[in-house]
Amino acid sequence: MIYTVLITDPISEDGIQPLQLHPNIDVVIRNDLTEEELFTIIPNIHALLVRSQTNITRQLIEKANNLKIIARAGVGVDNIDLTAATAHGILVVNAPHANTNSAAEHTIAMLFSLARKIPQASISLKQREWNRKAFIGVELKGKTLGIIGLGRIGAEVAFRAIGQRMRVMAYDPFLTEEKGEELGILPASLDEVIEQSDFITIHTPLLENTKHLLDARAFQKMKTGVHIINCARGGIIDEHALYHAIQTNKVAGAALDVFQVEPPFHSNLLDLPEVIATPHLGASTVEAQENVAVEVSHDIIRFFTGKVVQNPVNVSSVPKEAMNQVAPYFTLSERLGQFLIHLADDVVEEINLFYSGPFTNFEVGPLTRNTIKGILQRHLGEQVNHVNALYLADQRGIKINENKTSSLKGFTNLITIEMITKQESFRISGTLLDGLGPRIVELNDYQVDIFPKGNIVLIYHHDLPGVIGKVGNLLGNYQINIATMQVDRSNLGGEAMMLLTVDKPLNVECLHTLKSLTEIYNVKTIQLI
Ligand SMILES: NC(=O)C1=CN([C@@H]2O[C@H](COP(=O)(O)OP(=O)(O)OC[C@H]3O[C@@H](n4cnc5c(N)ncnc54)[C@H](O)[C@@H]3O)[C@@H](O)[C@H]2O)C=CC1
Ligand SMILES: O=C(O)C(=O)COP(=O)(O)O
Repeated sequence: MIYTVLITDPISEDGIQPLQLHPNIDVVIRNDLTEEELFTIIPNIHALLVRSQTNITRQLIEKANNLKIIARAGVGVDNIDLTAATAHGILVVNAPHANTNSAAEHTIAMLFSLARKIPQASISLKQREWNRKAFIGVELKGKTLGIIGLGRIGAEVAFRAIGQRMRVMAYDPFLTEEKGEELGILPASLDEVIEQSDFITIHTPLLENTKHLLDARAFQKMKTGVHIINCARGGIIDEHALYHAIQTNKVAGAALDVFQVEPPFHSNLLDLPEVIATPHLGASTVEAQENVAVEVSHDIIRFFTGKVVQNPVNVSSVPKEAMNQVAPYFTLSERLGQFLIHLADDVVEEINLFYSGPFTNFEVGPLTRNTIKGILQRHLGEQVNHVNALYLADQRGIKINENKTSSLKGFTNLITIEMITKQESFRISGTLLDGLGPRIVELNDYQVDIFPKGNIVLIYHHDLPGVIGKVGNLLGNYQINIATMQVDRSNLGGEAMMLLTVDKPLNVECLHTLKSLTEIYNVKTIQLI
């Protein structure tokens, strides 16, 4: 059988040599295709090799009758509809490590360019101007660099910035004190990074909870004269808010490699002299392009020759027999993890899993991996899967303990997850009810009964008359319908908890108003898809 690999983005010719040389692979390079042409050609393609420019939509996947594997020659898979690919049984692989160095170097290049206004000065001189006064810069030495997202690229940037004698602080939900110490940086909260930095650089993926992470409120809290760098993804910064912050001199300059819409020809940010910009060049070096192309080429070959791929994004590698036993508990275990991570305000250090009931007789490893996947995915995105969940947790210093117990508390099966963060601990228990599906039955010391899906609001409040009415009225004012409500309390007049399921998510203003009610001391919103 000959497999056709279609390459639709510019790629290193040297890097795809392994594919070109393979006797069963036919490589078609077409980075000039219109969307229409791509739709025409896709039914005959077995593998698609892309970078960030090709949008792999559900509609395209639905047409791709023979497509078995999509290879992303890079990190971010936000241009691929992963749900549709998974639903159609198409494997997605990427090259998560191969362009880290290039992206980090580009960030450092942006840092220097911003500090010394090199692009602006170069343009000016080429226009035959000799304007030395206009381009007075600032030194990096002694300044604070705030890194948001200390993963592969963030850590490399930190390492280099320390070499420039900068003070480096970072916020990452999985950054421990020990890791900070090891890297020579200061672990901090998001607000501390935002408020104390002279330069802020972003290195998170674009996820539901990182969209507009830097918005008008965040810019308001920053030091006047701060510099912003984004070499991660457009959309993490609210571009309108950034424009306004530059216009009002809050932000002295911004270096942008990525944009909400690419190419950003209609963005007014490009009109500002304080903004320097590159056309998504973070990974565009000879070395990175060769590395990513080699890495995904080998995974495509591994896949077509029946070997295990190295960088799966959406695959489940649970053995069939174990799968049959644990499959009914899959949704429950993942949702418990997803729920818990929404409660954590600081770094997760330990996760303890307790299995009771039928689990004594079978391998619960796949369920543990599923829970950890649910926990990590909130901040690491779709890169987390069953294969790498424990590895990624271990890399972040999270201890995981699996236990089998006999404490069923009246249920026929019970999974309890305990998550210990630096300052708090949380416990959640769930069960699978025969014919009714998964239920959360305990949250910390409160008894509940909730189907773990949709929009959930968790309110910690004082046990006082009128609180329920106030909450109901407030949500009603924002046209938010309450589907279910449960209330439990530790003791009469003491601490109490209200758990609501609502028909749509609370907007920022509604959440803010809810939190400001005097009887309420904490609110968490949880979205389980
Ligand atoms: N401009 C370019 O050409 C390139 C851009 N990238 C982008 O850079 C980004 C980072 O890539 P990697 O470092 O390889 O990923 P990574 O997965 O190693 O690191 C991302 C880090 O962000 C953290 N994070 C998630 N949500 C957060 C939040 N709300 N606040 C703070 N931290 C949060 C995660 O815990 C993780 O440690 C990705 O979006 C990737 O697509 C990557 C390569 C090239
Ligand atoms: O790897 C990534 O996430 C990147 O953003 C690089 O994108 P590119 O492959 O250069 O289109």
